[in-house]
Amino acid sequence: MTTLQLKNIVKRFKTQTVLDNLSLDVGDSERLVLFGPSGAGKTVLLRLIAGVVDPDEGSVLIGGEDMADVDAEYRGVGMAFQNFALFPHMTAFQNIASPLEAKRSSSRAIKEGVDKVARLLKIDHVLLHHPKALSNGQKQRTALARALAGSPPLLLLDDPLRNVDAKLRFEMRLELPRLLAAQGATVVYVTQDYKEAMALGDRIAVMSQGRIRQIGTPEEIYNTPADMEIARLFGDPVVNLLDVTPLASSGGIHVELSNVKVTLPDFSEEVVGRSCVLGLRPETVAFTNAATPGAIPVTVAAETPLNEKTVALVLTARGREILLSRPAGTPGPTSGDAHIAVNGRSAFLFDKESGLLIRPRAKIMSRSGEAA
Ligand SMILES: Nc1ncnc2c1ncn2[C@@H]1O[C@H](COP(=O)(O)OP(=O)(O)OP(=O)(O)O)[C@@H](O)[C@H]1O
Repeated sequence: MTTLQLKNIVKRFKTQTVLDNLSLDVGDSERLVLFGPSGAGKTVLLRLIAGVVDPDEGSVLIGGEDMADVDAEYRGVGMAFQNFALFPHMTAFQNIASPLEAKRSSSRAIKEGVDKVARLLKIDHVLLHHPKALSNGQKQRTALARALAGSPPLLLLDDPLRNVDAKLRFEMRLELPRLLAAQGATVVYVTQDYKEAMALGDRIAVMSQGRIRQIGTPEEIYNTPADMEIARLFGDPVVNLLDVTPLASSGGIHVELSNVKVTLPDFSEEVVGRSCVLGLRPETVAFTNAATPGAIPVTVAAETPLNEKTVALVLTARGREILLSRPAGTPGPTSGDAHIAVNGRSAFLFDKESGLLIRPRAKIMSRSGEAA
């Protein structure tokens, strides 16, 4: 168990700044997910923590100790990287056993340790194969098993489920958090899959262009995304983003969708007249009947049944597209005219120009001291 601190890290490759004054604290036994698009700098950051590359500026502290003069092999870090880096001349068993061998564990402890982690990762049937006889998904799980086997205090996992097929990936999303929690290690976990990030992270750091754009619990990121792009990255189907200009009336602040007022009770006068974007999560929009106050007339353009939900695409009279999702099996119109209800209390409002979230009043008050 250990803590990790990154202080003002800068990393450049030639003229490109890949990590741009990045700071981060990871608590003891915390699972922190680094989430972001390709090229954001996630892998470089992991390699820098591991000691495989050096920062140009800033420091890495593991367990409170500055790692500037500590080589990779003495950092107490377990790693599973995207390129697997398995020893080709060793079987999967021997690869997974290597950290235990290095610790001079007994052969019985090694066998037990390898079998346990291999069973959990469903590679127990290929332990005698060499890497060239493993599929990419099996290679990746072997690399993950090797990282876990040595029970290192700090685990760095670079997209360990990237090559795993969809079914296994789904199972792993459920099992890995238990496995990692049981290890008690501090974990930095890289993924580009928002569902994996939400399932695995105690907190998620959203990275882009070498910076952390937002850090928070999965719920905070989903319910209070710092900007439109982050709102778009988290959620399936994707958040609806509609250009609006908030107006004031006796009932408070509202926006208009197809000439129907949608009240935004949590916002103040400061948003009136500003070019904004309204963010509506598809699961917060519902079909309703025409008599409901605030019902917005729409035409149902398409409906897609997915596994656990049904997604409908509707068009307003002015041709705005809105996605709705509802649990599979719940009835709803599949075509033709319909009405929808929008809950203004669960809507996001973003500044159109900057893309930044305009924090609702209630949240500003409950988080006094935090930048609004
Ligand atoms: N050794 C290197 N030399 C030069 N540029 C590099 C080197 N390693 C990484 N980069 C550059 O740094 C940037 C960040 O790369 P990095 O691999 O960290 O991204 P990433 O967020 O992990 O992406 P992905 O999810 O696709 O793996 C990229 O533009 C990459 O080209």
